[in-house]
Amino acid sequence: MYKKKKIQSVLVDCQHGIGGILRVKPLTWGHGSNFGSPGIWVVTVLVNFYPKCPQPDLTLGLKRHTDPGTITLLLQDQVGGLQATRDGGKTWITVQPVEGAFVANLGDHGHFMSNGRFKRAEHQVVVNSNCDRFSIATFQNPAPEAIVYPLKIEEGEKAVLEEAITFQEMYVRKMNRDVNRPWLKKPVKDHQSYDFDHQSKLAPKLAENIFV
Ligand SMILES: O=C(O)CCC(=O)C(=O)O
Ligand SMILES: [Fe+2]
Repeated sequence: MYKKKKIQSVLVDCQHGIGGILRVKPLTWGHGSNFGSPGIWVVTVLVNFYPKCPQPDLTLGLKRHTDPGTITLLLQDQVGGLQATRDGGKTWITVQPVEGAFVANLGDHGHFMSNGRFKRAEHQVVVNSNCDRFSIATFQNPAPEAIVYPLKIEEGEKAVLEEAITFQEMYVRKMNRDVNRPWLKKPVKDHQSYDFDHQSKLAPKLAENIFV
């Protein structure tokens, strides 16, 4: 069960924690940083609700994607359904829910900024026939006008980006590319693997039992 006040305070803690890791302060960055000039670090919170589905092998809760920002911190309930791939979608690993733990997910900006050293995680969400599912994602993004380019390129290394672009431009290019991805045209059951039997053993949950 998630308490609204607790979630708010956890989100603020996350924002400061991530700021510490990235060595930036939300809303107070100096000029010239990779997070925007004048710096604004945009944290977006998204509550995802996946209603139970009578035929879960025919659809996805969320299609395969990477998150555009720097880091996503995700709180999922105990139902499960998040999957990640390391081999371009051939196999999918289920990210088992751990009570009270966040999933930390690197996004496109994190990947570009580190010149590919930090791997962005491709992920998707499957649904199940027995339980509704909730997740809360907090996306840590640079400001729209922030310049996206590797912070450092070692000698002999190739930059993962051909040119420096704004985060806004990076986002638009990504969205345009993603709508033409070939896997979107394949039947859903060809690119998911999940233990649907396990799901049928979970007791259904009502929304009001999750948020109080
Ligand atoms: O619901 C989840 O587990 C993942 C949500 C997600 O990937 C997103 O909101 O970008
Ligand atoms: Fe995502």
